[in-house]
Parts: sequence; structure tokens; C-alpha cells
Amino acid sequence: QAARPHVVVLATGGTIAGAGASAANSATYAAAKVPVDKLLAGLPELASVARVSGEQVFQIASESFTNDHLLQLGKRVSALAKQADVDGIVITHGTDTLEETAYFLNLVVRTTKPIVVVGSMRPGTALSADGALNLYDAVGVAASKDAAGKGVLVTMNDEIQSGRDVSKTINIKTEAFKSQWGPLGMVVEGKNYWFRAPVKRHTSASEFNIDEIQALPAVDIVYGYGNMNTTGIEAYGKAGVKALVHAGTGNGSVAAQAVPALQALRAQGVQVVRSARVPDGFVLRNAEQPDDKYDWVVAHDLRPQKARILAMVALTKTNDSKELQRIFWEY
Ligand SMILES: NC(=O)CC[C@H](N)C(=O)O
Repeated sequence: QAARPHVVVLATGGTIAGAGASAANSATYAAAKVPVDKLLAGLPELASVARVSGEQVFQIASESFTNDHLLQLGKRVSALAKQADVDGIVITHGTDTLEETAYFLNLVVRTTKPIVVVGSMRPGTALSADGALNLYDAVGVAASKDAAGKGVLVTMNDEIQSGRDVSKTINIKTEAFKSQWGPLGMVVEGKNYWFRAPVKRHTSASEFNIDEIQALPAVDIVYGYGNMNTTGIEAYGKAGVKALVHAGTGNGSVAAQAVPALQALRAQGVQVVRSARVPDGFVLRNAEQPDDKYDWVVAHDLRPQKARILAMVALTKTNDSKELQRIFWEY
């Protein structure tokens, strides 16, 4: 008994804590209803994997996550990771912004202990609910020595994904979380099968530390599309944004009429991060737009919502565009 690893489950809400009116309700239900004690009590199989304790951190749908939620959660994860009696940490989370929280924790929590973020696509009340197995897998991975040092992980649909790379790619099916670089491994019947490891800097090798971050700067996103106007860019500039992520078309291309508005923002000291609305691939520096000339930063392979997270974290340390670009290559 005493030899079992201790895994702390931090519950934040989402569909994995959702409840519907009938078992046929796979998509129509209320998220963030079931408390963590009930979630854990419903999975007696966890006892054979780990000694599990639960904490209700929030009970919200993840689209309502704010920077304050990220900071509070990150600080709690960091404090738990420092405890000698904690071997791994699981965060249950709504799937809509799960990838943002997982990437944030990957950047700022200085630990090699496994941290696993998990959600579900169907509430526990539904036929073929996926939350129980996803949570069982998450606790199993968090309890495993071989999951240490691999950065923040996401277990969904039998796969172990890198929290940096993974994104929600469909809003109905259970195989919702994918990365263009592929999963790190799979978890089957409580055993992990690894196939690759992340090469970008994370967690214990990060230059960022949640214990030293008290606030995150305002970073927002504008979307590129045909007939784009500059209203959003100008409004964010007036609102005092510190960086603006441009979710461009194609290889992060920017409409001719939007370029001067972004240049004006940069001239005011606002950082411009050029990303792409295309789900996969990566933005090349000085292709499509002369980034060196405009002093813009490219988001590498990060989707706009992940580029926003990295820009916020990076801006807590530097407002130098060359340093920001180095950070975007390295993380
Ligand atoms: N599948 C889900 O978790 C989505 C539920 C909700 N919108 C959330 O992200 O919390």
C-alpha cells in the first residue's frame, strides 16, 4: 500500500465533470457539475494504480479560463510538485482550452515530475463516455517513473500527447486531440508505450518559473480573412495590448491593408507575432512578410492560441523582439 505512488488530481471542471439529462445526451449537457470526490469515487480502479487525492481548484467550462485561473493553477501545481510526498499531478480540464493550459504549465512549472492534463468529449452520464478511461490513463501516466522529464502531457483517447504540440481538432468525436508531430506514445491497460520525446525546452529546463510570475501581460489575437479590416488591430492597440498575435492566412500572410496598422502598433512598442490560422505546418521567418524589416516575431509551429500563451510568458522576462524570436524557436 505505502509503495503506491501518490497522485494529486486537481479538478477544474469541463465535460469530464459534466452531466446530461439522459444517457443519449453525448453533446447536450452541462459541463463542470460533478465534484472531484465523486469523479474519483466513480473510478475504484484507480486504487490499484496510485494513492489518489483530489482537490477542486475551479469548477468551470474551460472557455472561461482567464489569466488569473492560469496563474492560480500553475502556482498550485508548482507547490505540489515540490512536495516530497507527491509523485505526479493530474489536472482535469475542459477540452476547449485544455491545450492552452497544458502549454502554459509546460512553460512555467519547474519540475521533472509527471504532470498530465486530461478531459473528455462526452459527459460521464453519456453512453460510451470517454472520461473514465481518459482519467484512468492520466493517473497511470502521472504515477509512472517513465513519464518523468517529458514535459506536460495530455492523455486522451489512449494516446499520450505533448502538451506543447497537441490541439483540439474536432468538436464532436472522442479522437479530438491531435498533433501534427504525432503522439509521444500510447497508454493501454495502464501501461505506457513511448515512441518519441519532445525536443523543445520545457518544465525543468525552462527559463520561466511560475513562482516568480505575479501577472501576465495583455496579449490578444486578430484573425486574418478575406476583406479583412483594421478595426480589431486598432482597437487592441488603443486598449494597451503588449503583443498582438496575427492569425494569418496560409503561411501567416497578412492582408495589404492590415500591414500598416500592424506596423503602427509595432512603432508604439507593441510586439507583433505572425502566426497562421492554418492548423498545421509552420510560419517561416521573412517568407510572406519581411519580418526582419518590420521587427516582427514569427510563431514557428505554434497555433495562434498557443503563440499567445508563449508571448505572455516571454513578455514577463523581456520586451526585446530578438529575444522573443529566440524564445519562439526554443519553446
Ligand atoms: N468537451 C469539453 O470539455 C467541452 C466543454 C466545455 N466547453 C469546456 O471546455 O470546458
